[in-house]
Amino acid sequence: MRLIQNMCTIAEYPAPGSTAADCCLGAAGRRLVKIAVVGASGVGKTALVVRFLTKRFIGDYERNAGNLYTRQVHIEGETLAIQVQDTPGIQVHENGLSCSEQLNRCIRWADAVVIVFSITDHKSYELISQLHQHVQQLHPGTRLPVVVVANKADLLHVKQVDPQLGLQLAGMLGCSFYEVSVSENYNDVYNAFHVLCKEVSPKQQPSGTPEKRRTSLIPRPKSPNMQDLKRRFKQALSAKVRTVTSV
Ligand SMILES: Nc1nc2c(ncn2[C@@H]2O[C@H](COP(=O)(O)OP(=O)(O)OP(=O)(O)O)[C@@H](O)[C@H]2O)c(=O)[nH]1
Repeated sequence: MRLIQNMCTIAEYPAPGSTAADCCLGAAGRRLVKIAVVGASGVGKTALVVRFLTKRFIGDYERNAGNLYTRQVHIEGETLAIQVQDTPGIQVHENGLSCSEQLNRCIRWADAVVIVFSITDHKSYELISQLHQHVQQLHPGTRLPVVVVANKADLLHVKQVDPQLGLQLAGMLGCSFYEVSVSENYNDVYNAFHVLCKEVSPKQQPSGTPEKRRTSLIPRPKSPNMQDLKRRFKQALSAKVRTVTSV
């Protein structure tokens, strides 16, 4: 990706070995919120991320290979470190979604997800339900905060999806919804991320309890069997007594 400034590219993808504990706190011990941005190809994922991070719309990007960026934001008196993972466009095959292991890793890593579609691309809208289901499947036992973003609201003349449909679908899936034009409006973009960060409460963050979980997963060394020890001690004693009496 090119033409990106004022951002810190941390890594191409989170290191496979990185633990929840590594991701728990950002610089200076700030609470870290990890967000993955997913959706079909060309819907404006990179443009959305760049707009959120730099306030600028840059119209031309190379095809995305997946970058991770960080930024600090202030939300209701708290300074958060946000990591945003841009991801490559999802391919659709006849038998459903085709998500690479890289993408799955990003989704598992995330505390919250932005699902983007374009109002100019009906296929990108059709992906949302499956994508949402896939995200929840990768986070069993938790309800991951998800915001659905309908992008390219400025391109009404080539509209294929009524944003109202996006709103209804998001409601059915239990997600927040934002209709945005990344190219024309920064505030809506900011609000979408803002709302998502608020939905990630400290309690929801899986990274909030890594040490507890980890200690309970490490098998404790077996405590010595006291009965067995007593028995062996008695045996040893009686052997000694026998030896002494036989002398
Ligand atoms: N008119 C208009 N164009 C937009 C908007 N957002 C993005 N675009 C354009 O849509 C095209 C695709 O944007 P990208 O951000 O590269 O899309 P992407 O989803 O990251 O694409 P992949 O990397 O292929 O997954 C670019 O030409 C952008 O300039 C928007 O709100 N309005």
